[in-house]
Amino acid sequence: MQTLTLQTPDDWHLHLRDGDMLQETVPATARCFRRAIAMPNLAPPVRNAEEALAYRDRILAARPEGSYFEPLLTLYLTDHTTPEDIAAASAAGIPAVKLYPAGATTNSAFGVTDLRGRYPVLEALQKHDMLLLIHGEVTDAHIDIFDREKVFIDEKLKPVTEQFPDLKVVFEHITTREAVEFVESTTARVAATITPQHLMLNRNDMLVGGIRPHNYCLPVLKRNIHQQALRQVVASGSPKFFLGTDSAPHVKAMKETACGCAGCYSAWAAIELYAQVFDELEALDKLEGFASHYGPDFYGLPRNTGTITLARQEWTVPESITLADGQPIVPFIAGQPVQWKLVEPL
Ligand SMILES: NC(=O)N[C@@H](CC(=O)O)C(=O)O
Ligand SMILES: [Zn+2]
Ligand SMILES: [Zn+2]
Repeated sequence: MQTLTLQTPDDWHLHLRDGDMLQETVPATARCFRRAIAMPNLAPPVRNAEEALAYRDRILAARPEGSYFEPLLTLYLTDHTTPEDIAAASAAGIPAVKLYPAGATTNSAFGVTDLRGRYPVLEALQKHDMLLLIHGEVTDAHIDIFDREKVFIDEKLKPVTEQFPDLKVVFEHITTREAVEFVESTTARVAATITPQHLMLNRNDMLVGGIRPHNYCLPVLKRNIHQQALRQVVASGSPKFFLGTDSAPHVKAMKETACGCAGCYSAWAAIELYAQVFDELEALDKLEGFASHYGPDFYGLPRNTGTITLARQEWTVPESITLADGQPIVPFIAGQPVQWKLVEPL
């Protein structure tokens, strides 16, 4: 197969950031994704419907000429979120709320410290048919960082899914075999997103031959057996697993430093890298379901009309991208070849 035409895809997990950065991130995603779940971990976070709608307007203002890109907003669940906030968000058409355990990742200081204390809010989500999106890692100091996702499943996720059987939950950016097994074995109300970096890399790619800060993201890359479990499940075509890039830009100075930020900026190459992975797996026929069907089906939204086309054509990811203020960002897979190219964008 030399070209691949896909029904227009969506990105179900994306960091667009805010302010001038939107001029960079919105066009990068709008070139091939019609919709994207815009993560709310701004500083300060998006905490209510009013803030979400204002953020939506700022994103829309950064769309390239003629783009129909549609951001889907989320609220950041805090210890102070109320059922009334959820009712207002539902009325405003906001599809989902994001749970960050406090301290788990970038800008998660406002996150939840006591999940059980939030159960009335989860009750409200279930009632309004909104989704709960989860960064699934425990944050206890004594739990090894490579075990934080696995422990989260047993200690936090299982109890939530048992207590709220009708609540739709997306276990975001999964990284482990245990997460794959949990999602496969539980109810149809639980699905997961998978990033390009967790399909392409394992922890050796971050730590062997020198530390590679641009491959550092959270949840952190795991050992090879976990990478293989993720690859197998996307190749299987299971509708419980769909595309969420977790493209998460940080300027170069924040990545190449003594205490670097977590996140890979993949937006300019994401759909191409997924195509490369599915090609390696001899599962290109499964890419459209993963990228364009299973996400909207799970969210209860219509699938997109229109198409994009990729061709088997090698190109090289730039070493650096310069923001309007002159600051560089080193993109994911910088300077490396990619085997598929977007030839007919949106
Ligand atoms: N994935 C990351 O490593 N970073 C994300 C936050 C997140 O998705 O956890 C970010 O906002 O930078
Ligand atoms: Zn996260
Ligand atoms: Zn993320």
